[in-house]
Amino acid sequence: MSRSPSLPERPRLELDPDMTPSERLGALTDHHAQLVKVNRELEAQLDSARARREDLTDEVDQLERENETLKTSSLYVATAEEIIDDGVVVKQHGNNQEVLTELPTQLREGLEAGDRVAINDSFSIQSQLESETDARAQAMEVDESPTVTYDDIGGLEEQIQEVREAVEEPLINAEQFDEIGIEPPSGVLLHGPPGTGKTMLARAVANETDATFIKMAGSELVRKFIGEGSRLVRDLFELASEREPAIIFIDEIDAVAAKRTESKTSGDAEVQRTMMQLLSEMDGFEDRGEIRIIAATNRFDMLDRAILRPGRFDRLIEVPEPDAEGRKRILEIHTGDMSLADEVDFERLAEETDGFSGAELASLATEAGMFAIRDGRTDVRTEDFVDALEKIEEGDQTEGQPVAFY
Ligand SMILES: Nc1ncnc2c1ncn2[C@@H]1O[C@H](COP(=O)(O)OP(=O)(O)OP(=O)(O)O)[C@@H](O)[C@H]1O
Repeated sequence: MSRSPSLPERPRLELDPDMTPSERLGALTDHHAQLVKVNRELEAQLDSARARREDLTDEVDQLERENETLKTSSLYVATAEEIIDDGVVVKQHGNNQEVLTELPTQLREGLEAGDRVAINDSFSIQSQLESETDARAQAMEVDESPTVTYDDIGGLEEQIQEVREAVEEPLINAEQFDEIGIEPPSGVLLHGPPGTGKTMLARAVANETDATFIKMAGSELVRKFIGEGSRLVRDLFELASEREPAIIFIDEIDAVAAKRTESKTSGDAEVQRTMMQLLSEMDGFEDRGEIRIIAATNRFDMLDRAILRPGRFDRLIEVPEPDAEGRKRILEIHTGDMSLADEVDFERLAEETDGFSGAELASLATEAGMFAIRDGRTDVRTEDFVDALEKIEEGDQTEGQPVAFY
């Protein structure tokens, strides 16, 4: 970098009191001439500083443009194969080309062989990518030993019975199916309104069969893991076979298996690929051992019928909103650990909660407990349930409909 030129020395005016007037005039004229000279020098320096500033501004603009181009240009995905001192051998995905490139200082600590990186045209590493196992871990919930039991589920006796036949029996009694010579259902589809216990049913069957529960949400596959859907579906089945006995639970399957629409956007194509992968995993599924598949949806009407063909989700179980008897049972379950005043009448509460789902009844019980706490009591009374009911109905924007209770 060039150094800035030093400033000219400031001229000094030296006047002696013994000077004659003409000597004084001479000294002042000299001083004036020096000042004019210094002023000229300073102006010249200012001009060159201005010119330099213009050059630098142009340079900054140019660098900013280059930076922008670098940021917006596409990068390639590669895997760091081997790390050697300050270098790393990367293998580009797609063409498998291997190159030795420099390991950027900021990645010296964190990068390990096997990690994915983004590289530019000249193979220089631009960033480290989230590892595939992270995406897999994020997309799937794995519960080695779920604790929900059939007794924790209220009002779904028939559905429990059906799930036991379709999922539990083939897992614990496979020989029976062989002996009789029939194929157990391939996949079970639970359909019904939100919060009615579909996930609970799947967890409970995993618990009762000592199976690992592996959950994947269809909606996340298409929203959060765009472009990775079909790979994650493959991983899901692979993981299940590593962990068998296992229950695969695909929640909100409608997100990946909705009827084909007219639009042909790239998003649709991606969803389509994910569904095709799911279908091909299910079609090639027969001899996979102790793995059962359960899916759930709140939008049965939207499903592509292709997933309901024999060999795929061929056992449909409807999980409806609970009736009064079911609501009573669900309330009893969710208040099981609460200290209730004797007056609390579940029969009555069940009548007043027509249209409530299991999830809403669970939050009604919690809310009632909160009202008792707010009131400084240790027992939960009818009035707490009335307050909780009002609060929940207000939340539902059904205000104005008086809560007819006691
Ligand atoms: N039948 C039920 N018996 C007891 N509790 C229930 C029942 N249904 C729902 N619940 C309560 O509601 C919560 C949510 O239920 P769950 O996740 O099983 O519903 P879901 O049908 O899978 O809902 P979604 O379709 O929204 O995923 C449960 O954790 C439980 O507390």
